[in-house]
Amino acid sequence: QRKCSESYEQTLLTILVGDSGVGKTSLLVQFDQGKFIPGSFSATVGIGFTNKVLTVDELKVRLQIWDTAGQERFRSVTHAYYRDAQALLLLYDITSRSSFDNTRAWLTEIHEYAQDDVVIMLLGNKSDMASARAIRRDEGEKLAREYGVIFLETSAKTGLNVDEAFMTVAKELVSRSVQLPVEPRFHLHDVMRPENEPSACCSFS
Ligand SMILES: Nc1nc2c(ncn2[C@@H]2O[C@H](COP(=O)(O)OP(=O)(O)OP(=O)(O)O)[C@@H](O)[C@H]2O)c(=O)[nH]1
Repeated sequence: QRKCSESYEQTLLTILVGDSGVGKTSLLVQFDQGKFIPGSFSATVGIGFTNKVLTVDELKVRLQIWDTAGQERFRSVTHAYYRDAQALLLLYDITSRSSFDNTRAWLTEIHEYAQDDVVIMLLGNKSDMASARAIRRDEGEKLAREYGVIFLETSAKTGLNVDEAFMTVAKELVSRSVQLPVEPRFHLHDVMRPENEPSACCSFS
């Protein structure tokens, strides 16, 4: 870590994964812009990212959140990003049994491609759709316990628990990096930094 003018800053790489249509892009738009565009399903092609600065325990951190495509044909692209991720948010749709069942396959992939100490959060999204619910909350909680991951139900539509999900991840990462300083690693943003962004200061683990 290096000291910036007033505070320390870390960049924490986070990836959203899960089946196509579970609401990854919507969750990120709600978190980033505080809005939900109903019925606007256009499947993500490839990958894109958003930066968001959060304050965790008076520490300014930058969450760089990568939104991946859930469709199978983009899977090999997504795998390439797992290695650099410090946190993974795995979404399912509480109205879709298949998206919930598939989370086990996602967790297997995560364990295969991601770092061992990656923070994983399981999110049951679309919790506003109570009448169409197919997965009980306790089923999500049980699965999360089984895999030792953090769990929340969210709604990208109403915003329920959206900020909480990202804050929980940021807090967990900050507390881990305070306790366990890690060697600087190669990060995607080191090579992808936009030209107008100030160099070196404030972008490291
Ligand atoms: N009611 C409700 N609808 C949602 C919610 N989140 C997403 N949706 C809707 O579900 C559809 C799919 O959402 P996306 O955010 O595009 O899904 P995705 O996971 O990014 O899909 P891929 O890009 O194909 O991986 C859209 O029509 C959204 O409006 C939610 O929390 N509640």
